[in-house]
Amino acid sequence: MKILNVDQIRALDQATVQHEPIAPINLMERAALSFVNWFADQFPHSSPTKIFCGLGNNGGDGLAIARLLLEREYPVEVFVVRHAPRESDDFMHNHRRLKLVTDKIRYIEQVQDIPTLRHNEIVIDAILGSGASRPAEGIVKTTIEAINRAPATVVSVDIASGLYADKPNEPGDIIIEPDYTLTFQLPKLALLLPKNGRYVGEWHMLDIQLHKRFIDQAPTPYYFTQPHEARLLLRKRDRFSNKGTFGHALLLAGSYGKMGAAVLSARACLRAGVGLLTVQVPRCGYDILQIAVPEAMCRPDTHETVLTGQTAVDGPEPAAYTTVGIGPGLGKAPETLAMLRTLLPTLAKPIVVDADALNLLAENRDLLKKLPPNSILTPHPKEFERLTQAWANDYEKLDLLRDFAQKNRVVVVLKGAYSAVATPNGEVHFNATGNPGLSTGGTGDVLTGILMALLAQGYDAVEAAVLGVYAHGLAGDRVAEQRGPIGMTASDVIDALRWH
Ligand SMILES: NC(=O)C1=CN([C@@H]2O[C@H](COP(=O)(O)OP(=O)(O)OC[C@H]3O[C@@H](n4cnc5c(N)ncnc54)[C@H](OP(=O)(O)O)[C@@H]3O)[C@@H](O)[C@H]2O)[C@@H](O)CC1
Ligand SMILES: Nc1ncnc2c1ncn2[C@@H]1O[C@H](COP(=O)(O)OP(=O)(O)O)[C@@H](O)[C@H]1O
Ligand SMILES: [K+]
Repeated sequence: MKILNVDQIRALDQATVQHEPIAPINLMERAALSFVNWFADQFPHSSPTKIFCGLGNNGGDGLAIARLLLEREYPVEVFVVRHAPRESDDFMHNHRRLKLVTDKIRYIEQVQDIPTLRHNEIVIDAILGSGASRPAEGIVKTTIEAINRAPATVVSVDIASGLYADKPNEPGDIIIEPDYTLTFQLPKLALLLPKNGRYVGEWHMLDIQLHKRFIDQAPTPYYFTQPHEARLLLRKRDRFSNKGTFGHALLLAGSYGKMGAAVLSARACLRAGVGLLTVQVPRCGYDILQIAVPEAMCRPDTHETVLTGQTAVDGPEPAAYTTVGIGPGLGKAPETLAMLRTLLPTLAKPIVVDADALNLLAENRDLLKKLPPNSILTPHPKEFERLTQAWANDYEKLDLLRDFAQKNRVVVVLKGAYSAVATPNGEVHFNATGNPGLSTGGTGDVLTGILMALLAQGYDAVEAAVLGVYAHGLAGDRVAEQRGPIGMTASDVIDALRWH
């Protein structure tokens, strides 16, 4: 699913009006109805509801929502925040319609006009929508502050008032902090960015049937992976396949005290369908690996505690494997850096690079040029900052991410909530699955194993990253469903992986 910017959303609105065709006021009615259907499922009829409307189309939505909720006998009061010299046409139209069914419309021009809000009340926030273009000031700011202070449940229409949909807010901006955001048709970029978490709450999309062909043709670098899109990438297995069909992966991982990372990656790689797996670990990890992951072959390094790449055991050169994964639990010993220096130029097929291997690349950026094209790098934000530089806001971070992936011809999975997969051609695919239960040591190692397995099975790097991140998050969601997000372990995530 595409993520469009505010100008494109406005044009999409116009295209829908022209091509469906539908009158703008009826499109607003459709938006309001879809909101009310969600609302009625969520909150009982007895819920006292105060709707705050601005003077633009977001306010117009609010007025239409008020009328539809009154029809369903919700106890609704309407407050119009007078923030601009004039109202939008569709606001005025809905204002006239609402006045026919209620005399409970009040106007907020000064502080005394703001009603008291109680904990059992619901606030519908329709003050500003995607048209917010400058910081809230005056009565808008005061009203938003009062709503944020109140113990009421707050539901924002389309987007929290004051939050810009596709550009950064300034640190001191006053923005609604909703419990829920119900956004129309497509996600807005702002909803997916970490710094905006408190200005979004739980969010859902409402399908209001905007013009599909316009969406299909609109250019954008940003996508939000939907479950059916991820599942489409999944390949079926041939009845006559054998273990050779699914590749032979080599995992270079572990150091003294961090063998668990190697074990987790190895187990996840097997659970993600690799044909064969060999793990090269420091000598101290040999027994651990063989006992913990009997399905994998193990090549002990000649070094006792860190990886050097040297081994006394016969076996193919790393370049002969279908793919290589390197990083989990690796440490940053000089011998390990030397191994990277020798190894990387010998590899031609995409590899997976994680954890300390990324930190070594960050400290030796000349090595970035030695990565095989289309390799997958999986930094968390701190690792990504080490690879690039600090950013002033999430939008600058996205620019750095796209730029890095394009310049280095790699796929970058920037991990976190809504992990972002950046591709060498400049696209960013945000992932929809996953939950805060995954914020625990070892879940990143699991992702590395999954991505290796998918590369080994012949998925191209972008497909592997999009599908792998999706399946990893979904496994986390399954665990959270069964036992709640708190106390989830990386091993639980491996056990919950499913590929159907
Ligand atoms: N596209 C769709 O899919 C559909 C969209 N729909 C709905 O339309 C909404 C977008 O409507 P919209 O364009 O009228 O913008 P909205 O946010 O209501 O207000 C703009 C007004 O506020 C003003 N203003 C701006 N910042 C301000 C500030 N800080 N403090 C005070 N004022 C400020 C601004 O002034 P200006 O910047 O022009 O000076 C202008 O007067 C969208 O979110 C959705 O709810 C649905 O109905 C149907 C389908
Ligand atoms: N709040 C969250 N929502 C969704 N996914 C998360 C969240 N926090 C962490 N994750 C996921 O968990 C994994 C953590 O990886 P990482 O930080 O490398 O951990 P580790 O190094 O301990 O293995 C990533 O895949 C990340 O996307
Ligand atoms: K709003």
